Amino acid sequence: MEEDKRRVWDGELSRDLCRDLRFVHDCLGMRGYRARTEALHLNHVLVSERPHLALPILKAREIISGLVQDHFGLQLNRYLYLEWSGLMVWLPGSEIGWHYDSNNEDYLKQRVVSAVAYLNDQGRDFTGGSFEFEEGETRGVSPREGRVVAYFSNESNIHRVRRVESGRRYTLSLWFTDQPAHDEDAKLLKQFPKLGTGSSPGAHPVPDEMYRTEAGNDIRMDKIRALGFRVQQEGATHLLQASNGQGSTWRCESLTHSLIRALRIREGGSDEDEGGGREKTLQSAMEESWERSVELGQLYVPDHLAEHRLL
Ligand SMILES: O=C(O)CCC(=O)C(=O)O
Ligand SMILES: [Fe+2]
Repeated sequence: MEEDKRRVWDGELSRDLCRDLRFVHDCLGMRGYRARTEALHLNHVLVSERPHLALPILKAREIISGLVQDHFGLQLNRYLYLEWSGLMVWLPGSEIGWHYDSNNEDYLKQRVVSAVAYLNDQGRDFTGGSFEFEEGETRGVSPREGRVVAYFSNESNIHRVRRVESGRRYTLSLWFTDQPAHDEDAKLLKQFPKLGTGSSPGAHPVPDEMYRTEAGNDIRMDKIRALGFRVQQEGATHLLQASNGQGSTWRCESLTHSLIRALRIREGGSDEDEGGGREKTLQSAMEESWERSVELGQLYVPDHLAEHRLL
């Protein structure tokens, strides 16, 4: 039955969670591995200056993994491990032709189920960018905030993404595998055993090269400008100011920090005290979550995450 091999859910990811996920991408997103895309692998959030920005990704992963176990894991009578988790933004001109996900390259053979969560709305936030299966009743899926599509990654689900015409199309892509050797959780825990204790953040800096756009600019600088700000470097300090030079100047410790501040000012209409209460709560939630995760051998998400909203 078609329903067995692919499935669409609505309303499983809340609007708030989708908004936080878009914010995480805007803060830390890098140039993508496909033309005219941006990408942010979970791994890169964990090594960033703000590892707690991983919290909404961990939450969304947990929700989607539950749906995938119930629908696909039960059919196969197997546990499905997360194999790869990442945020993606599809810019105008991006598209992907007919393909199936376990067949691009040899290194993708272990993928059993694919899941894509849409984080904003086609028609309102971007145009183009429909998802289509090659055959079947449920052929077209229009991206909509909170909608999740999941399907077997093999040749029974050949699909494509139509060209994005305008705007930014935000997704969270997850792949699942039945092979424990490809378990993403185990790999991340092994790679960052001490995350949150102060030793890991910044310990594996991402090279600037990964922020370079196809036009040769720094993606963070482009975003800061688009938000109506400019940055001047003074020694190790970055000074953030409105582009017209009027109003406050914010002292920031890095380009990424400047971007996060600019985003917060634009989102909330005012500056968020980054060293203040909320930031600390989020950091300790992340540390606690990581400590539990190391004990469990599996990424653990705090229950009361609603109190840990980023925005
Ligand atoms: O973003 C989508 O709708 C699907 C993306 C896709 O097919 C892929 O990444 O393999
Ligand atoms: Fe695909």
